[in-house]
Amino acid sequence: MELVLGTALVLTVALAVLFVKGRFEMRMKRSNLPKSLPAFPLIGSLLSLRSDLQPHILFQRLQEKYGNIYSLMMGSHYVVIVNNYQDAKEVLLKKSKIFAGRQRTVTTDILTREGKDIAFGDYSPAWRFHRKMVHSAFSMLGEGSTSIEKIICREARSMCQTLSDLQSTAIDLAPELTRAVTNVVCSLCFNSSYQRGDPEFESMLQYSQGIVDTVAKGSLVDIFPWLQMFPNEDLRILKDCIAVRDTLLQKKYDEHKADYSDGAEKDLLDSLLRAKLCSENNNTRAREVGLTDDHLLMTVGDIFGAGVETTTTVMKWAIAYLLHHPQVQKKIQEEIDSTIGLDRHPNLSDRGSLPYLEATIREVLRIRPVSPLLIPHVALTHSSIGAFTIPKGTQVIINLWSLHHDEKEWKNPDIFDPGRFLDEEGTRVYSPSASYLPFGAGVRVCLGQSLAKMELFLFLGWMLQQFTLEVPADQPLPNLQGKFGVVLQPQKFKVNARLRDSWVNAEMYH
Ligand code: HEM
Repeated sequence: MELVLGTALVLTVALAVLFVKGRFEMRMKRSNLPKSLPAFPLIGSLLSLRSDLQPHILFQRLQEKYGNIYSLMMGSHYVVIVNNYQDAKEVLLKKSKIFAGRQRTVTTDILTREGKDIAFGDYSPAWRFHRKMVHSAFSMLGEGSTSIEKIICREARSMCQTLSDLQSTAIDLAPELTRAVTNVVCSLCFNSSYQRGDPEFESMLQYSQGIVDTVAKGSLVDIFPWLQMFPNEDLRILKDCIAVRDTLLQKKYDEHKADYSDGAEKDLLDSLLRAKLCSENNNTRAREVGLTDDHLLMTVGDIFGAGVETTTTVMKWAIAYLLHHPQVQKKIQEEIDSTIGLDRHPNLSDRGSLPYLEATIREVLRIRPVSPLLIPHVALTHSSIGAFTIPKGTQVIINLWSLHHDEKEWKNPDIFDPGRFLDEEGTRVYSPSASYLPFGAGVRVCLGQSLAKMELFLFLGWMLQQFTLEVPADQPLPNLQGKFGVVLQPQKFKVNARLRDSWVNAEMYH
């Protein structure tokens, strides 16, 4: 009797398992999920992702086997990779709000006091209010107007002066570019800037590098959060760097709070303080959504984090490509000479009349997108991309690298050719393909897009008007491979910035 009962129980359980499995498989089939890389319990698809290739290139290659859109498991997270612009636009534009979430990770939580910033903060009414507030603060400071232009030109002048002092020496331009871009952000946020070698500035450079090296780079601790129980050198460095950053931010914040007077906003921090105080007094959204001092501090942290490394890196890529393509550099110089001459420096109103320089900047942003996987998005509800079902909570990675190197969209995508962004006469800049999103798109589009474009135009314009950039005699051409991290960085390289003869003569004449 016992044997019969036991057998019946086993049979019932087996049938139940089969039934549930069948229903699950049927649902999966009906729900039409994207094809998946092999995945195992606990480790997910880690084995299939072991490769010497960098993630953006590996994800591009995997299309051959799995199609434009496919899925994988990152630990216990379900991740979908999108490699074509049609699907990318559905995610970023058509279903912008559905895919506006962000994944919390161990490192970004440390960086942002648990998502109290904009870039890593999850989509919510508080986040929307917060982003809008920063956007208006940027506009109030006069994005596109003379104040920001003046700041950038002041830094361009200082950078050119340094290059002139170091003429004919083989130099790594990176620290000088970082100083120029950091000073623009410092002026915008705090109304202050730094001289070369200032100790506060040096410590800022140091902690920024520590953060870039350790945060959001797909570390194991972000995939398997329980690993933080064990000693972890990267987490220790990150926490130390953040402690230094926070002391500095807090000091600036306290100074601003003490000096704050209504109607006299000198910088972004003043504008944010005003917006916060104003909405608190009016008993409106700030109170409802609980916007705290931490939110303001983390916003400023974000602007440094997102605004310095990105723009500096694009400048480095631009210079690396100009060294490889001296004919492009010469063409930009000829355009500047014939349009602006030697009596004045480029300004923002020249943007429409220097199409070749504009096209070169676009091509640099295409061929080496600094953020090749954007920042991963998260589906806030059940949804779909194309014909595929996307469950709520899916992480969606847009592989910008694939979009920018898609052979169906770009002729010889691996060749650097600014001309592809110009019309036949070479006088008008245009986008030959929709497969181009260097700043993302939709509700999560880069908040500093216009600032970054102004900086790239003015810094490169000023530099190439006065200098010719050359590879030093004993140095190799820059490596164009790139190193994947928070941003896609070029390897270090050296350059000679030689004052142009026409500029030397003009200086003497003046
Ligand atoms: C050439 C330089 C830059 C490039 C190529 C760039 C590109 C990007 C990209 C691709 C994203 C991610 C969009 C997404 O997740 O879908 C992003 C986000 C962001 N960027 Fe930039 N960026 C640049 C400069 C800047 C600057 C100068 C600032 C600030 C002053 C800035 C602030 C931000 C912020 C706050 C976000 C997060 C937006 C959000 O999640 O809502 N960026 N950027």
